[in-house]
Amino acid sequence: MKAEGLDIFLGEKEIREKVKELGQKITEDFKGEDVLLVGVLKGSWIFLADLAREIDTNVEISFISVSSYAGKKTVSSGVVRLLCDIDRPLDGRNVILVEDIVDTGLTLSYLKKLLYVRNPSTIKICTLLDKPSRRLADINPDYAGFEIPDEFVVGYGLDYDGKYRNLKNVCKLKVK
Ligand SMILES: O=P(O)(O)OC[C@H]1O[C@H](OP(=O)(O)OP(=O)(O)O)[C@H](O)[C@@H]1O
Ligand code: HPA
Ligand SMILES: [Mg+2]
Repeated sequence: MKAEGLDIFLGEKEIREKVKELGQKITEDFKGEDVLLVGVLKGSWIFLADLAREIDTNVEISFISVSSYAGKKTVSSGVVRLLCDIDRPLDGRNVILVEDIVDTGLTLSYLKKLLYVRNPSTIKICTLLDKPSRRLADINPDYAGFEIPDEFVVGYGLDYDGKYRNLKNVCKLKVK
């Protein structure tokens, strides 16, 4: 698919190199330990698929599905809805929540509260993109690929109104 009308913000090579770097950091931090990667659907699926293959320790993968930017929205509704829960117990596990983007932080704030009570050994956050200028919740990712300015971006898993997730690059979206 061609990204016509969209400005490329991060190219494929840049993304690939950063994902590799994040995978290496996680490998160093959890060497010899088991890790449960929990992808936050839908936005994280492409990043998670690439990241998992850059981690060289025992990895299990699960998903949780939440939504707060439904429809033609570039601002959070402020209400995070749980659409589908994780299919694994978390007690005693090293959990890494994998996100495409941390924007207001409301999604991760909701998820951390939801998952802490399940007694994981650790919960870390790994995000490809971090937009700290929009933060409303006190969330600091443990692993962050790129800090980005206050722009709505799409591609590599990120959508606007359900579209553009399949772009190979991350692009800035101009919304009229
Ligand atoms: O930090 P926040 O302001 O909460 O925004 C980040 C969240 O918003 C997007 O998900 P969305 O609700 O659009 O669902 P999706 O992943 O299915 O696109 C994105 O994938 C993150 O999960
Ligand atoms: O910039 C963004 N793009 C796509 N989805 C998002 N969800 C929060 N911020 C964004
Ligand atoms: Mg979205």
